[in-house]
Amino acid sequence: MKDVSDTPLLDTVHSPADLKGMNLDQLRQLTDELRNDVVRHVSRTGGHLGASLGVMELTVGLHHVFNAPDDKIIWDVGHQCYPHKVLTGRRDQMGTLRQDGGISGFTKRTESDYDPFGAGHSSTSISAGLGMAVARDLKGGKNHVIAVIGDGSITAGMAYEAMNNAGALDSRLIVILNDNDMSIAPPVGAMSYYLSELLTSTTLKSFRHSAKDLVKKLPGSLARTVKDAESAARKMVTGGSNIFSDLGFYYVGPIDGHNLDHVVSVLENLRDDKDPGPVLLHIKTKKGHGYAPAENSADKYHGVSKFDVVTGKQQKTKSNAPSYTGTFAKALIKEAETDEKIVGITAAMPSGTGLDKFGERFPNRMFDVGIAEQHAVTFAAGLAAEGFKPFCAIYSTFLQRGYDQLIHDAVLQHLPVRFAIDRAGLVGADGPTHAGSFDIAYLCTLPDIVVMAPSDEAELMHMVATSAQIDDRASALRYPRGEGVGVDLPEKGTVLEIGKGRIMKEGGSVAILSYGTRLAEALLAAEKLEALGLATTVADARFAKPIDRDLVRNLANNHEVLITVEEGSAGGFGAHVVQYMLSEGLMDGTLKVRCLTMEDKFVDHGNVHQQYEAAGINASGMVRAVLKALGRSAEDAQRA
Ligand SMILES: Cc1ncc(C[n+]2csc(CCOP(=O)(O)OP(=O)(O)O)c2C)c(N)n1
Ligand SMILES: CC(=O)[C@@H](O)[C@H](O)COP(=O)(O)O
Ligand SMILES: [Mg+2]
Repeated sequence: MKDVSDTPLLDTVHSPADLKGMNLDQLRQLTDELRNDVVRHVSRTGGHLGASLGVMELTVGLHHVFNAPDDKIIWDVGHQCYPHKVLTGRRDQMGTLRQDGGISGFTKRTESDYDPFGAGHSSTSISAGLGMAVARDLKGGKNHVIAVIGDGSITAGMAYEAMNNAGALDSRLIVILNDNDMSIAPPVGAMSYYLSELLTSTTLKSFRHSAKDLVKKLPGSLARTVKDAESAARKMVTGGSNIFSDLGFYYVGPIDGHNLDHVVSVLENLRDDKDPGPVLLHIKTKKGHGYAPAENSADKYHGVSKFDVVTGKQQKTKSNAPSYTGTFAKALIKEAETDEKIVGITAAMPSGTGLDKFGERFPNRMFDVGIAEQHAVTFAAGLAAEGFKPFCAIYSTFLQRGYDQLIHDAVLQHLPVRFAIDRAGLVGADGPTHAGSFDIAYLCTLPDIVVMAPSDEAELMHMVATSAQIDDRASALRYPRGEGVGVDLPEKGTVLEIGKGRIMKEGGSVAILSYGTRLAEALLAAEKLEALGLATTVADARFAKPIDRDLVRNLANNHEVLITVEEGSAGGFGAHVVQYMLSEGLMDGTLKVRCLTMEDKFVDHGNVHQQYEAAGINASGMVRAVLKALGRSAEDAQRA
């Protein structure tokens, strides 16, 4: 980090209006202070640091030149918005970043007028920006709309759908491509090569004039019509046409995104240029810029836990239990050693899904398709159609993007794509955009799919082995973020009987039927209930589809209370159990049934254990539910 002058300019900034009168020297000082400030804050909270460090100059430039919140600045993904938050009145709250009751790690409409569009998932900014630009035109407004999108995020199909639309409209939209040659991992795919080529084939430019101004300097013969002039200008600033200009964008760049003078002067030109139609400014930046530990790390400090500012050393999590992600990778590698048809697919999350490990072992059988979940699913379906065994490892929340592909291309055609759904359940600090809340519900409604969830890491290994053997239809297994329970792991998973759960302990009065990793909490709840005189059966459902009908019938017929519990939204496992029981008349008698699921709301960022506590899907929540169902006293419930 750089030393900055003794008088902190940042202390004088309460809103972007305070940047307006600053000269370039002051803006440079402010940028250095901002960088230090963000590093200090994130060192205490953890969060997405690398991307924010890379857009310090851009953020200062944007807020100096444009007039937010009237001008709309949309940050794609939103993980690079920390300096934007500091400059837009949220500096005092940075200590609460991503924590319970604090500010979000992403942009959020309800948090600030300066966040015109919320994000968390990638590649939405151009579409949202175009919508806002068209809305402005329909309303006769004059404000600017600026979408900032990264080189990773621009690999997604949605970005091209938006550019295809924008390029055919006259709406003025400024897209800034923040090209740092990084996604979370190094970027992949032809677009990444293309952007590198574009950078190496042209020199970085310092535009004092817009392309239009440059045209004015051209000989009359070159600037025959406005269209000719524009296209000539484009060629001058890019050294030829490129994919963006061919799509109808006025391409400007590439410029050095860390040279504040250049950033400011180009942004001023874009602000003052009144031509209709979309513009794309290509800036070259470095992820992690200006903080050595970030610059020198492999992931450029994409996401960090709390760390020491001087050394950059990050705090470790305390548990020694393997993570579910790590166990999944281990299990898949084990299966793939004896089954050459197994291939792994990730949509730009190799380390997050553990497929980086699989790729190290089987480089030719691992495919990182970029931020392209829809394509990942249909690509997997194609592989399955040709007899391969694709494991499509995608976070629950990102698989939402590929839902139609999952139904139409995989499940409907009985193509045996294996969905390994990571980050299933609540995720803590990333909040509602990243919580894996809905996959049980959205999968169990589909015919002819096997849906399962392990209760611990060993079960996860068995389910990977089971999935590998399901050749006649699609299957899915889900597991949460973080460490497992620490059970002994087998060398290799054992194939499970499809649709069969297991009784973990027999009781008599209360039954808890758990789906997924809440099982440990269910066993804890059983101990507490037994201390209150209620003999409790605990069962591990293993499968949400097909459900174990014999098991459900047994639990329903032999207990007074039946509780289902899952780490997912309403409409999932419990709903299917109840529907089955209703259809069989198992609820016609005195049995009391309760389904414990996540609450019917988007759960804000915070501590994951508190999130589970608030949702009542931990041991004490289960005990409370049982006592309430039995009409036991408030004191009993309290004691639980
Ligand atoms: C739909 C979706 N898939 C995956 C992710 C996970 N993700 C978050 S940031 C990121 C990389 C983004 O790269 P880029 O846009 O270049 O931004 P940078 O971090 O380099 O600034 C990925 C894959 C996501 N947020 N949304
Ligand atoms: C911004 C983004 O989408 C990812 O960086 C995500 O936050 C990763 O989550 P995990 O930390 O659970 O891998
Ligand atoms: Mg990038």
